[in-house]
Amino acid sequence: MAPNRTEGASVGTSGLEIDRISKRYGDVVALREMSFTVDAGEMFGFVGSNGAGKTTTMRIALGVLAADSGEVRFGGAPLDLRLRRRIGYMPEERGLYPKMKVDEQLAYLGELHGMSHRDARAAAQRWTERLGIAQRRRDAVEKLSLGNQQRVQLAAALVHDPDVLVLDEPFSGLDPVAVDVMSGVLREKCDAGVPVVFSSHQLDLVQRLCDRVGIVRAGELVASGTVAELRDSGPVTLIVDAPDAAPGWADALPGVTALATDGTRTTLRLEPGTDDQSVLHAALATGPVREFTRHRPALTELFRNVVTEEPAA
Ligand SMILES: Nc1ncnc2c1ncn2[C@@H]1O[C@H](COP(=O)(O)OP(=O)(O)OP(=O)(O)O)[C@@H](O)[C@H]1O
Repeated sequence: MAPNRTEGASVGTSGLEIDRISKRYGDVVALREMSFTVDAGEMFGFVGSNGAGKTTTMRIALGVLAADSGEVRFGGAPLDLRLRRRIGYMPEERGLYPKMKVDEQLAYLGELHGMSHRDARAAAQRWTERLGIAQRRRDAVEKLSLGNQQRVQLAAALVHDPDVLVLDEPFSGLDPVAVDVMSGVLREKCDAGVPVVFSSHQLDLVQRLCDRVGIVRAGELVASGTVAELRDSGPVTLIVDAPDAAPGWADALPGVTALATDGTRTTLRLEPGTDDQSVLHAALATGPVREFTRHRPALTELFRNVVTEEPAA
């Protein structure tokens, strides 16, 4: 349905390339030739129903799970151990040691990624301050609320100053202030040239934050593009108030479906590519037109359309 410039990842980008990744778990086909790229400085929202394949893709992108076929590249090079260490990853199942103190844990993770003890401690301090958890630094992780544990988890993904960020549902369960803090940090990283990909079921947030979005259904990327491109590719809704028009005045117009009538106002759905000016002419032919409003679908609506379409045979 949508412009899909990510299909068949281009070669040699400075970003992250997921190139025709397939994965099965026994009889379950989790991914079928999944492809997309996340360029340097770009925030990519990865959305799809439960079980669509987002976590599997992200685990393969990080290298903790092997694909059956396909390749993950970063900066044009296939992912190896050295490049893997340059990824900041926030796993869906969260991966913190519950009994370890916040600052010790972050410093330890920094050292695991090759930082000196001193740099790792400084980074732990910096990120706990930036993420609003400085006062909990000396507490064991298990004593923190779930939202604050999630902030620690983001700090864990950032502590080694990664070149790529791959985050599995980083916003789930966060309060609005924490959402703002986290979005601010991700935007800063993007602006510094880091490719950021995150999965989310919060589509309003994805629409607001992401430069590009990929919609996955049953292991395949079925739509991708900027939010504007995706919204332009979906059906447009028109509200037309033509008081003198007879009922059914728009029924014969090609590509137009009347969805509802409220007094003299009619809500029409236009198939992609239908010229709204021909609808305006038809409305004017009936008499005065008091309202003519065009609505593009929100990402939530597009998502519903895309994920409920029949999968390709
Ligand atoms: N370890 C596993 N063994 C068997 N099947 C698995 C395993 N992990 C995932 N799957 C299956 O692979 C498919 C994709 O799952 P995945 O967790 O990647 O989806 P998701 O898009 O992240 O879902 P959610 O939004 O619910 O987190 C699902 O059918 C799931 O049941």
